[in-house]
Amino acid sequence: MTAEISTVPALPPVHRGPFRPGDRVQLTDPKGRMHTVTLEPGKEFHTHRGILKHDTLIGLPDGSVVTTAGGGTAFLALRPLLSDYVLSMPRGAQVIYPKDSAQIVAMGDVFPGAKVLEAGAGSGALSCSLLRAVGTEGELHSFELRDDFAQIARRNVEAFFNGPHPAWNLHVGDVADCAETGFDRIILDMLTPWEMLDMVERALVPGGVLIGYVATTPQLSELVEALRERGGWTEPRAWESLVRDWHAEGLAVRPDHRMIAHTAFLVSARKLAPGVTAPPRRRKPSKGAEAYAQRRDALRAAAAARAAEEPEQS
Ligand SMILES: C[S@@+](CC[C@H](N)C(=O)[O-])C[C@H]1O[C@@H](n2cnc3c(N)ncnc32)[C@H](O)[C@@H]1O
Repeated sequence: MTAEISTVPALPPVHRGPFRPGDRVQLTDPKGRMHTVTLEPGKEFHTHRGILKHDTLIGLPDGSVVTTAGGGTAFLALRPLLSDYVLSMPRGAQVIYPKDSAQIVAMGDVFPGAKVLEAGAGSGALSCSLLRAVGTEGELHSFELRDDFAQIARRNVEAFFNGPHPAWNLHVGDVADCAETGFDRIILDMLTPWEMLDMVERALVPGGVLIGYVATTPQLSELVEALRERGGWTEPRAWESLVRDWHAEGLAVRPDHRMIAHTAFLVSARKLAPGVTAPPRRRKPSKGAEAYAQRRDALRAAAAARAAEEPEQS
């Protein structure tokens, strides 16, 4: 059983124009420290560098510089970008980083008006990117097993869009029970996406794209092999994205010393038309793949034999 908890129609999301009450504004001090405030008439932002009245910001264009009363310190005021927002918003589950959301939207070809399924919603980070991509004409169904995480996701998404998004349907429950069909794209960010393939095959349209987001190589391998074993899918693609910032100051132009080295791997495949089960393979399976399949089958058989021998737990 699943429960739908957010389908309220809403005003179109607004992320432009002069600052309005209810907007989130990122204030950056001269040392580069950031503070985020939600504008409320009559309210004040207090720092040891002085006081800033929210009314001073309301009506100003995005990208203004404001000075505190008393301290005389200048703050740069900007609306947070989605990539700033997801990294600073409250979290339940670990979020999908912006570099990976960008890959999912681009390589998953999530288009305006698309009908998309995602699980789990977690903290709602990917939901924000998917809603941006499908727009108000699209449909995003986000499933989350845990009610507490679903509530965090709802709060985060609604805070980002300044209210409920008309394309969003948040369901508390197991995505395996999803009864909706006709999805153009399905994105699974969960421990065992290969266990959802019966539902995915029912719910995805022919030609539709499945993307799995998995943190470890055994998960990557399990998903790729499960798709191959079932047939009815294009040859799965597996990849990761590494983003390295650069320090550029005068002649000191070099990669930054630090980067986020690993987040997760992406696996994608497209569903074939009904009855098409064996797509032409690009290449013969390698000896390594055969050895892997034999080892996996042996491990599964051993696990099944152990389970059969174990006494029933009361
Ligand atoms: C890593 S988090 C997802 C983070 C999310 N993509 C984001 O960007 O904020 C994985 C979530 O999947 C949920 N989950 C795991 N199995 C699920 C299932 N079968 N159905 C729905 N949600 C599931 C977990 O409760 C967890 O919150």
